[in-house]
Amino acid sequence: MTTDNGGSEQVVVRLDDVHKEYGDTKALDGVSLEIRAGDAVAVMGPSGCGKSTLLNMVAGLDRPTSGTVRVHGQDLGALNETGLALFRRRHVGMIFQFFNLIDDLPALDNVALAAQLTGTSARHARRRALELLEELGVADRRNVYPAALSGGERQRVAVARALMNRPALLLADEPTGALDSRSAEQVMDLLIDLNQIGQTLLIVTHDPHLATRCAGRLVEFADGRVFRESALETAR
Ligand SMILES: Nc1ncnc2c1ncn2[C@@H]1O[C@H](COP(=O)(O)OP(=O)(O)OP(=O)(O)O)[C@@H](O)[C@H]1O
Repeated sequence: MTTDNGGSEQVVVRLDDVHKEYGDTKALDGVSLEIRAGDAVAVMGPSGCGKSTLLNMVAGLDRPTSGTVRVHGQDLGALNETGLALFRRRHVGMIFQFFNLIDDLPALDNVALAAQLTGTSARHARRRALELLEELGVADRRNVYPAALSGGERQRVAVARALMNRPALLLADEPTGALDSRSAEQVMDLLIDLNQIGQTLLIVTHDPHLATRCAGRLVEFADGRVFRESALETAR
């Protein structure tokens, strides 16, 4: 597997004084944060403190009320909706608690589609998808539809899809939240392996075990703000 993170000092994510308001609710209230290439950062905090809002800003799925979000050197505020969608497809991979695979497509096509949407030919996309499924240990499930995959297999397919375009950043929103403990440990092993070969990770979770296993840095949120940052003694 290869990653596309450039030099180790490269800043992959930079938020400057980001605010996000939904009516009277301050979901983000002045967040500044920097993530460098190769970092593995866990974001934790109580329900409603702004974690998903942060992830949506970094993914370019939503825009701040004020402040700037730069990802992989690009000011996301300078992009229109089409530009944002293209940027996201090329440079950001995402995995979710409930996988978000397309039910009507077998595993291989779910993965290949991510590259086809950026203009890669179907033949090349399918070849890379198969390589990734092999590396993630689920190539034998390539023709199976998501409904017939186990939770752990679904998340592996989702990771393969997220990695298709060699993203500068892999975002994970409760990636083990819907898995049994054995599958959860396997997905954590996978995230650790990816980070060890240079993949930058931003993980939102309620699970301290996931944070301490997979991340080198913990960012704790409260009321839309970063209230503490600390280095983690990873239990790898
Ligand atoms: N689209 C929206 N419209 C209105 N309010 C929203 C919207 N999205 C989030 N909020 C509010 O913003 C605040 C932060 O929500 P957010 O989902 O980011 O929290 P969270 O930390 O991810 O919570 P959880 O851990 O429960 O997922 C909450 O008060 C939430 O109700």
